[in-house]
Amino acid sequence: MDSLLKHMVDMTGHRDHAMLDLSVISAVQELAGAAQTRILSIATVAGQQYLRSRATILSSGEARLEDIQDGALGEPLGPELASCLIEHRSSAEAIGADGRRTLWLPIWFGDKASTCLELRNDKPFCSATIHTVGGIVGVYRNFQNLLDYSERDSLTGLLNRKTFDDQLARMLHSAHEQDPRLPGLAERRQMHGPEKQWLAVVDVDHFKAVNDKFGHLYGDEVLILIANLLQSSFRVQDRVFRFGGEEFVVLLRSTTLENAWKIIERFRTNVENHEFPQVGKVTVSVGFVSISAYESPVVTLGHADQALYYAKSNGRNQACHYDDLVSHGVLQAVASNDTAEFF
Ligand SMILES: Nc1nc2c(ncn2[C@@H]2O[C@H](COP(=O)(O)OP(=O)(O)OP(=O)(O)O)[C@@H](O)[C@H]2O)c(=O)[nH]1
Repeated sequence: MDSLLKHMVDMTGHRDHAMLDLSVISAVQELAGAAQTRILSIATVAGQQYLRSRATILSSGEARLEDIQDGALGEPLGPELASCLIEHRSSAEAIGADGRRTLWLPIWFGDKASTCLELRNDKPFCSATIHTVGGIVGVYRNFQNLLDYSERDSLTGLLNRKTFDDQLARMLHSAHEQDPRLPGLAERRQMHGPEKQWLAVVDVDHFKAVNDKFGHLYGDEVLILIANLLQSSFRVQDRVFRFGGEEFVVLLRSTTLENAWKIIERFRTNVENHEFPQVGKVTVSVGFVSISAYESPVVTLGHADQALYYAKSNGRNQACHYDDLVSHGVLQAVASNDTAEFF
């Protein structure tokens, strides 16, 4: 019981989803004595469900986070877990050809489960173990709910401003891990080939006019629909925030400039082609920039904002890349404090 309490204190001490994942699998691993414990995301792609491992721990090992590979679908669901999800059951078990047991416990939020705990062992899991792990799953679910509540914007469900610095720091960390010799600013402007992280600021065009003409309720509906279009246009690895009002920020993970353009343009045209109920057509302007470990978040955001301002001042309904504007002489980078000015 002491060990259970210790794990509960540890789990509820985190203010971060990734740390909570690590904490829960460490607790389950120790208390169930499993050979392997994983926390999995359940993703749906083209109507098919796949499992993507977020964190894993082996007996006698340390819990570690797993990086979701860009474009990877994940592992297909076995029939036991698939029917457990259809029937909304709390657990499913399977025995492999080698006699190995796998126990899955989906984390239900109402009638949806997008996360699942998975335990593997050579021996069957006894009912006391399943009972204890079920209790941990309950605490994990409640705590995840609480974290979501504090991290999400209440209107759109997107990540809020408060979580931005942390997410940006993580993205910079992963960029640094990928390429420890990150090129400098001048060099970056010459190289459009390599994969980088990107920050895009999105602002709804003439949104005040939407509110004035149709009222705030329809204005709110437009923001919710744009949030949905953001989530469906960007990839699961990317992070989408509402910074307040009609301004959104997207962090795009590891992609080339060419792809960043494609993804951002896809979103912009998705908005342009969408029929907003009552309101009709709405457009967005976007400013974006690559993220560098050597620039502060404020400077990076400032650059994206300047590109956005340029897009707004030059016709709206368009995306502008900060470095392109600088290299074409439209914006001038000031080296000393890294701000840019219009000519
Ligand atoms: N409905 C609704 N409106 C909001 C919300 N937050 C901010 N706004 C409104 O968003 C509008 C923003 O207007 P402006 O900053 O003048 O910009 P704009 O009309 O979009 O014009 P441009 O950005 O120059 O294209 C203001 O009228 C705010 O009241 C919200 O949560 N809901």
